[in-house]
Amino acid sequence: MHKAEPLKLGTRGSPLALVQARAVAAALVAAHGWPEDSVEIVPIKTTGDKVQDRPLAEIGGKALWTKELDRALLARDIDFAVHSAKDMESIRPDAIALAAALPRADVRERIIGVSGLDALRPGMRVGTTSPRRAAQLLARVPGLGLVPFRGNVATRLARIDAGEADATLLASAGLARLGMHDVGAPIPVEAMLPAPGQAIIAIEARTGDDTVLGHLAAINDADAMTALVAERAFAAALGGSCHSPVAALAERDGADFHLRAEILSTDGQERIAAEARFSESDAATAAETLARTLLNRASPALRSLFVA
Ligand SMILES: NCc1[nH]cc(CCC(=O)O)c1CC(=O)O
Repeated sequence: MHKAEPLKLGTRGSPLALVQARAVAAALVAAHGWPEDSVEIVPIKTTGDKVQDRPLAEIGGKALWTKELDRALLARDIDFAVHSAKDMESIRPDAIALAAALPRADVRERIIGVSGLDALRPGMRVGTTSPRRAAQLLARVPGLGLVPFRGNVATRLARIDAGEADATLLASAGLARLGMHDVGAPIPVEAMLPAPGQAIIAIEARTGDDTVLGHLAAINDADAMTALVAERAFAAALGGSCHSPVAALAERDGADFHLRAEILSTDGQERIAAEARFSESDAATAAETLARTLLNRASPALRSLFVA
C-alpha cells in the first residue's frame, strides 16, 4: 500500500546524478507497482558541484558531495538520497544508513583521446584530478604529464576536444548511463583497478526509518551490496583520505567473492597489491584484514598516506 504523499528522492543535480536518480525512481515504482508520481526527484546542489576550479582533495574531500544531501535527509526534506557509491566517504554518519545498491554496471575505466593505455608515452598529458588514476597511470608510464581536470563528464570530454590534454579517464558506467556507450576504449581491470564503489548506485536513508528502508530493500542487489560493503570496509580500514590512491574491486566468484585491491604512492613508484577470497557473511572483516596486510607491506612513506 502506498500513501498519497510522494517519497522524496534527494540527488545532486548533475546530468549523471539525475539519470541515476531516475533509474532508482523507476526501479522503485516497478518493484512496488506504484504510480509514476509516487517518487519525487529533489535535486540539491552540493559544494562539490559549486566549486569546479580546484581538485576535490584540496577543498575538503568527498564530504562535499554528501553534506547538503545528509542535511536534507536528517531535516526530513527528503526521504532518501541517491549517490554514486564511488563519491561517498568511507565513514558515514550513524544516523544515515546504507539502504540499497542497484545492480553494478561495467566496472571498467575508459580512456579517451588515445587508442588505449599502451599509447601513453612520457611527456603526454592526461587530464585527471583523481589521485588513484594519476598514481596508476604514473606507475605504468613514469614521466607522464598530468593536468587538473574536474567538472562533469561532458566538460571533461569537451576539454579533450579542445586539446587541453592528450587523454583522460572516465568510468565506463557513467558514460554508458549518459548514453555514451562508444566513447573511449575500455581498460581491463587487470590493467587498471577501479575505485571502491565504482559503477554502483547507492541509496541512503535515515537509520531507523523502517518504512523507507523497507521500500528500498525491494530494489537492493545482494551481490552489489556485498561488493560495496567489502570495498568500503577496505577503504575505511586503510584510513586514507581523498588524497590516498586506493583501488578495490570485489566480485562474485562462484559461491564466494573475490576482492582485489591496491594502494599506491602518489607518484606511482610504489604499488602494493593483494587479493582475498571471502564469503558473503564476512565481507567487511575479510576486507579489513586485506587492508592491514597491504599497510604492513607498504613502506613507511606509503603507510603515512593512510593511517594518520
Ligand atoms: N567522480 C565522479 C564520478 N562519480 C561516479 C562516476 C561514474 C559512475 C560510477 O562509477 O558509478 C563519476 C565520473 C567518472 O569518474 O568517470
